[in-house]
Amino acid sequence: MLLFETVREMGHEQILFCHGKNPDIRAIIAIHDTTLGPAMGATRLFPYLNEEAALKDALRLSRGMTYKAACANIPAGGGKAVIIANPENKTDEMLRAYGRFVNSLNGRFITGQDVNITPHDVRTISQETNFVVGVSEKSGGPAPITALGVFLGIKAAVEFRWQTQRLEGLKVAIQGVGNVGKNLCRHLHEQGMKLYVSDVNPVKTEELKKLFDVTVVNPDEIISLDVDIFAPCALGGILNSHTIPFLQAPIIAGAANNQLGNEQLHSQMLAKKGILYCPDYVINAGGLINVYNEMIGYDEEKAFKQVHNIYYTLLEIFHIAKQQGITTNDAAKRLAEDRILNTKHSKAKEIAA
Ligand SMILES: NC(=O)C1=CN([C@@H]2O[C@H](COP(=O)(O)OP(=O)(O)OC[C@H]3O[C@@H](n4cnc5c(N)ncnc54)[C@H](O)[C@@H]3O)[C@@H](O)[C@H]2O)C=CC1
Ligand SMILES: O=C(O)C(=O)Cc1c[nH]c2ccccc12
Repeated sequence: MLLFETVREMGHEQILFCHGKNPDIRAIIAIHDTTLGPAMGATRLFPYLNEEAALKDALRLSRGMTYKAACANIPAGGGKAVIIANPENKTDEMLRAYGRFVNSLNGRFITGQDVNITPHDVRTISQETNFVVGVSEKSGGPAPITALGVFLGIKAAVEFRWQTQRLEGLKVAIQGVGNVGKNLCRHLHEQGMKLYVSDVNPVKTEELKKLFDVTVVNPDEIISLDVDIFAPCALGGILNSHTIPFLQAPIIAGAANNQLGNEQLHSQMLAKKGILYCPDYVINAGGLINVYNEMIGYDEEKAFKQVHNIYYTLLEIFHIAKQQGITTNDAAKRLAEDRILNTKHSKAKEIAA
């Protein structure tokens, strides 16, 4: 991988490689763009196959955060961090060492919990830095409100696709029923939708069966089910050249970051199949909205109102894509890049004045 070539191509401002021997820690903090404000993005701990995979994840996730903030009208930039480790080997010492790296950026990067990072872990990190958000009891953590945003996205997609607001009886396949997926199931169950769920961790699906009437599906089969909506709520890259041919769902609306293996190629493939794709960084912005409001002083009514904008933003994106004959992913990208460019121009005028 040509490092600077890749960074230039994706438009990142800064990559911080964090290494420590005692405790052993390898982490990457990627700051994509801070035009709109300080880089915000949660931290993921994952046993990546190699350092290149970790770097690619950090680069794509952090760029996604830039577009996420722009589409959600949040004055924040895009950042993300990955800790290369097996969850079983996670220690408080490792997390505190990571917190010191975050602190060294002096507020340029503000983080919190993503995959394999718990609220306890964030509180451990916060012993070394104030630049973490998303654990206060007041905001309740990001996952439930992320799930609300995804639910609102499903409503928007159904309305656009079938000109109805009636969800009862529609079939939804949810891949991954962790923090976000299980909260999403609650919203969908309340609407009388039929739920098909999968998780590589059977404990999660067993827990869900005690709460809702769900059909548990083998993880290898969930994506090809004949349902109305496929909701990827696990890890990224699930929409690719191998999986898209098996998709039967006419709507894709899920929380996972980086759902598209290759943004251009696979968004085109979905469009050619007539599948309505909800761009992931638009539909899953509820978590960012929630933690941003926590950072500036949590006002639940204001946060919920902003999350409800996800419904309207997606409808706008669907209409732009239809009118201009472009993919929904390109429509979202244009919306975000226009907002970022406008801010760059405004800042330039202020400096020139
Ligand atoms: N937590 C939040 O507020 C936000 C989360 N996201 C994204 O949403 C996704 C889910 O996030 P969380 O629910 O917080 O994570 P989580 O780790 O709580 O849940 C993910 C679930 O997916 C399962 N899983 C992993 N690979 C799978 C596979 N191949 N098939 C089926 N299940 C699989 C895991 O066992 C786990 O139960 C992630 O991609 C995350 O980056 C995006 C925005 C905000
Ligand atoms: O939407 C994402 O992928 C996020 O990282 C949202 C999020 C969850 N917790 C946080 C803490 C600080 C900045 C963003 C987040």
